[in-house]
Parts: sequence; C-alpha cells; structure tokens
Amino acid sequence: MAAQLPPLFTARMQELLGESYEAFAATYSQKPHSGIRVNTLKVPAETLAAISPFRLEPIPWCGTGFYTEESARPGKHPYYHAGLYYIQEPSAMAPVELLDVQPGHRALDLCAAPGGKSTQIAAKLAGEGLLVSNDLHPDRTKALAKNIELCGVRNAVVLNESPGRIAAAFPAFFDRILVDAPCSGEGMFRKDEDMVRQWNEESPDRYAGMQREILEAAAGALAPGGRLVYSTCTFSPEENEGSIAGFLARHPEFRAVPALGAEGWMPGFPPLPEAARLWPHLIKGEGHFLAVLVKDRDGAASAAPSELPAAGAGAACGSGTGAGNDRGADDGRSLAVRPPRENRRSGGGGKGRGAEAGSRGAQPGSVRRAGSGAGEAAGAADAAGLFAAFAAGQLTAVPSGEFIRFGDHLYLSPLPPEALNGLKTVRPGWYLGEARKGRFIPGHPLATALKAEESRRSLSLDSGSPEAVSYLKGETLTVPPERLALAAGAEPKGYVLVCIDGYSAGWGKWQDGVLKNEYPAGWRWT
Ligand SMILES: C[S@@+](CC[C@H](N)C(=O)[O-])C[C@H]1O[C@@H](n2cnc3c(N)ncnc32)[C@H](O)[C@@H]1O
Repeated sequence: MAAQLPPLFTARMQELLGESYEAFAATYSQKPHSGIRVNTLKVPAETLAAISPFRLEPIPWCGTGFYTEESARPGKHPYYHAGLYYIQEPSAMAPVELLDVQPGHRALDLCAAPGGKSTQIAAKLAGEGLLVSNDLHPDRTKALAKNIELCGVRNAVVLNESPGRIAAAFPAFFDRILVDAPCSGEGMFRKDEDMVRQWNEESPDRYAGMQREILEAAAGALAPGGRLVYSTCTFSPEENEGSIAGFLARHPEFRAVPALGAEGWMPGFPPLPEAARLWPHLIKGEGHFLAVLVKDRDGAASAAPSELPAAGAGAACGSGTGAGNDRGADDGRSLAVRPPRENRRSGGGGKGRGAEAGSRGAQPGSVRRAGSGAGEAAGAADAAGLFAAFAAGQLTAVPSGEFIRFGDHLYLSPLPPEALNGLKTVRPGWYLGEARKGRFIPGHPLATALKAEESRRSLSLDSGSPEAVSYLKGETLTVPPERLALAAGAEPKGYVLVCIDGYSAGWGKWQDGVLKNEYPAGWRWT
C-alpha cells in the first residue's frame, strides 16, 4: 500500500501485539484477499461453484463464501447482474454467520449500507420472516436499496433512521440484530487507503461514543432471548472490548457467548475472551472484531415482546418522543416512500412528480396505507387490483401479503403499513411496479426476485453470449417467438422475464420478433 500508516497507530499496534507485531506489519506489503458470497436466494452455493467462470476457494467461516483470484473480475460478469453473488471482503462475511439467522426470524441490520451483511441475512431468511435494513446516512441507503433489489429480496424494509427511533417504534421486537458499527476502520487500512487518511488519534474515542448510542438502541429493539452480533473492522480496544464491556455493565440482561469461528480466529482481549478477533496475519482476510450477545428470556424490563407496533406508535416517535439519537429526525426534507429512481421511466416525470406531490400532504417521511391519502394517485383504479390482473396474465403464482400503495406505486410489505408510521422509509417492501392509467407496469425489483418458472413468459440468454451483455447494456434484441419459454396458453406478446442461464435479470417486452429492453438505465452494464 502507498499510504503511510499513522505513527501513533503503529505505536498502539506494537503495544497491543508485542512480538506478533512484525508478522502483522508485514501484511501491509501484501495484497488484500477478495471474495464473493453466493446469493442463495437465487442459486445454491454448490451450483454456483460448479458454473463459476472463475476459480473459487471456500472461505472457512462462511459456507456460501469463496475467495476469488486477483485476476477475476466478478463485477464484470452477467452473473453479477443476475444477482447470483455479492462481492464481499472475506472477513466481512463472519458477523452474519454468528448471528444464527433462521427462516422466519425478524432481523434488524442497524448500520446496513451498502448492504453486504443485509443481503447475507436475507439469504439466510430464505424469504421467510422480516429484514429491516437501516442506515443513518441518506445517500448510502440508495446503494443499500439497490443491492437488496439486485439480490431479489422480497421481505426487506429499508429505513433511513436513527437507531433510537427504530427502537422506539419496535420495542423488544427483533429476534436478531446486527450492529456492524461505524468505526475507525483500522482493519481496512490495507484495502482502503482513505481510511488511513481519515484516521486520527481521536478516532477511536469518537467512534466509541457513537457505538454506545447504537448499542443502546439495539438493546431496546431486541426481543427477550434474542441474539445481537456486534462487529467492527477496527483493532482499537476502545471500540471493541471497551464498547462491549461497557454495554454489558449497563445491561445485566445481556451476556456474551463465545464467538466461535474458524482456525486462526483469536479470542478478544480481557475482559472479553468470548469475543473474536480476526487478524490479517493469522487468517486470509482483513481485521475484524466480533462479539455475540444474548438477551435473557425474562430480562427485558419493558418487554411486552414480539407484538407488532400498534398503529400510531411510530407517529408518537415521529413527534419527538423517540428515545436516543435524534440525528436524522424528520426535518421536512425526508421523502416518503418513493419508487426506486432507476425504476422511473425516462419521460416518466409525471410519475415521479406524482409521488412527490403525494408526499407533501403527508407527515414527512411517513408511509401511508394504500389509497388512504387525499393526495393519492389520481384515478379510482385500485393498484392492487391492477397488479392482480397483471399477475394473472404474467405470473404462475400471485404473490400475496400487505400491499402498500404510494401514489401510483405498489409494494408488497412484510409489515403492516402502520408499523412504519413516522419512520423515514426508503422501501416499505418489495417494489412491484406502477399502476398508471388503468395499466400495471412491472418494476425491475419484481423481476429480479422472480424465478424463471414464476413468469408465464421468459427468455434465457447464455451468459457467455454477446446477447447477454447487449441486454444488460439496455439494447433491443431480435428474438424469434420459438425462443420464448411460454406457459400453457400464454401468448408470446407482452412482458418477458429475461434470464441469464435461467436466472432472472430483468424485463423485456416482446412483440413481432423484437424484444424491447426494460433493463433500467441506472443498472446497466457500462
Ligand atoms: C461498517 S459500515 C456498514 C457496512 C454494512 N454493514 C455492510 O456490510 O455493507 C457502517 C455504516 O454505519 C452507518 N452509520 C453511521 N452512524 C450510524 C448511526 N448512528 N446509525 C446507523 N448507521 C450509522 C454508516 O453510514 C455506514 O454505512
């Protein structure tokens, strides 16, 4: 690496590591390791391993994770665009492995952008249960939402909130919480030299303050008997053992359990040997810290656990009664539920304007129940009804659940709409599409989360063919009707689920041998 390590950092590391320091320091002249994690929502890990265009080597602590060679360019393969894997630093795959997420759990990822660990949690949920994925910084939630949609996640809600407000809206609610905390990033110096430049001697103490606040919120949102994983990518004991020891002292209802991993993982420093430290000179990965905390079954003072928040609970929080960190509280700038910008069509400004106009009459940042607001989309057409009609002709099974309509835009949510009242919601669920002028226009995330056999009209492109890249670049394709896979009775004309080697990537619209490209501009292969 070119950047000079801060002398104060190296002095601290020498003190921390003693005679291991030389081996540690030597890693800075070595290349960082790269990896991908298979998105099992789309493909089993064994299948991807068999069809992978580049060599894969298993990562010992993550059954769906693989090291990739330096020469591999996984972001430049059609499989990436079909959401078959997520490019992730190998050590960063460890926290979710320790979270023990099971299908059906309610999981909260409090510091989630850009979504590496959220997409990993979603894969473990396997479409059952709930993922609430949050980040405080609005700009970062865009990448978060996009990655969740790329991976075809159906049961995620994306928020842009302070953890304190989430805890106030969802007291003692979640079975699993991940706090992948903002930190001084010392473990990433080799991979990201910006981290080196941003570091100063106050960094560890500054971040420890933030971590304390986030952990307090997590304590309130975790259900009795629930599990919390705390992770950082830094070495400083203040932000690691210090943050967790302080938390345990304040919260006797929590205990640390061993963070069991793989060969080469080291225990935390006293007083927290249950934690794990991942050192770059002992494993093939960057520096990480991991702690697993369990909340007593009967220890939550306030717990009337696991009921959905009553309607209005969030609104109370929005009016300023929420606990904890108030940064990011409603300030009138926040957007209500919006369709992904990249899913708004060119020339479809009316659609975007409609959504914004709809939000003006609402509490800032609120999500409104389908069809409940006066400023709701013009026209009496019921978006859910239009979707049902579209689905009857297009899909082999019609997804069901809580429909949330905002303006012309329809989502399927894993939560009842009132549960999100007052919370800045980036996505209230799976974006299905837009109901406009009596028609339903399917959204891109609807396509990415479908399996080929769930669409009555599909087309599979060979990942190695120039056609696959043409489609991903947004080009029109010539496709004779016999190439379309049609369910019994389906006509070739209409929306086609375009797949890469059988894995959904987006929509096309077929007519008379021409496949019009519906792959959104912001997602295209460049
Ligand atoms: C280590 S990164 C998260 C990486 C992410 N978990 C992943 O796997 O892709 C920490 C994140 O915390 C967010 N953040 C910072 N302060 C926060 C706070 N008070 N509450 C929630 N998120 C916060 C940052 O915007 C950043 O995206």
